[in-house]
Amino acid sequence: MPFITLEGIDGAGKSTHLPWLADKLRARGVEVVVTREPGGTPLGEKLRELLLAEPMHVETEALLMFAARREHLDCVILPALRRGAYVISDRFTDASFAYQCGGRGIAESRLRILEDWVQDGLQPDLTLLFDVEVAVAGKRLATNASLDRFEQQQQDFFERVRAMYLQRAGQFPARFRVVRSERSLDEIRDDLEPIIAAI
Ligand SMILES: Nc1ncnc2c1ncn2[C@@H]1O[C@H](COP(=O)(O)OP(=O)(O)O)[C@@H](O)[C@H]1O
Ligand SMILES: Cc1cn([C@H]2C[C@H](O)[C@@H](COP(=O)(O)OP(=O)(O)O)O2)c(=O)[nH]c1=O
Repeated sequence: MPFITLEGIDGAGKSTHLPWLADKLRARGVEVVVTREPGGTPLGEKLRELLLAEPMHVETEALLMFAARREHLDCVILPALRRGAYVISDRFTDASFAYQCGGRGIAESRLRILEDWVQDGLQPDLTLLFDVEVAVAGKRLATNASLDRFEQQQQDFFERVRAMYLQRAGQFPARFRVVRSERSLDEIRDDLEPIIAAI
């Protein structure tokens, strides 16, 4: 069954669209598992707390993202796909390439090793990239009372993250759909409707 991932820089609108998307799919009468990364399992959520708050070496950060992902695949994603459920994950491995390679500067070849190891060939069937200008996303986040270790990064970090996401969308056109996300929620949903109808 389809494995769908939502990606984009912080403030792009992923979490806002996710419940709507899940309801659309549930209306078909199928089981829909909604999950997120880093996290999605009890251990993964503990790793998430560390990743969002604790200063650490950039490679430690990458390794912990993939450790959480290994657990997530084993406990949540693979069992759900095997029993015929749809899985929607708020972020997956494209986020590691965008943030740890694009943002932090780790070589993509390093992450590809982890990707092969942890995923053993599994890729999302559909990746929705909510693409938004960094300044617009920044303004949306500015209303948040507390920002985590990633959200506190400067504009140039998010420009690199965004560029890497767009690069990957160009590299893997079969599974990526880029959704322009500066617009109103209704306009974005109009774009999402046919994409969802096709899966
Ligand atoms: N299209 C939009 N127009 C205006 N505000 C939006 C839009 N999409 C999301 N927001 C707001 O921006 C903030 C960040 O959105 P969120 O969905 O949490 O982003 P993400 O999960 O991608 O980090 C939230 O306050 C949300 O209400
Ligand atoms: C999955 C993943 C997330 N991240 C980062 C991106 C986000 O800033 C942060 C948490 O993601 P997210 O849950 O989208 O944050 P929020 O709900 O606060 O918008 O983790 C990585 O750096 N690498 C990864 O592989």
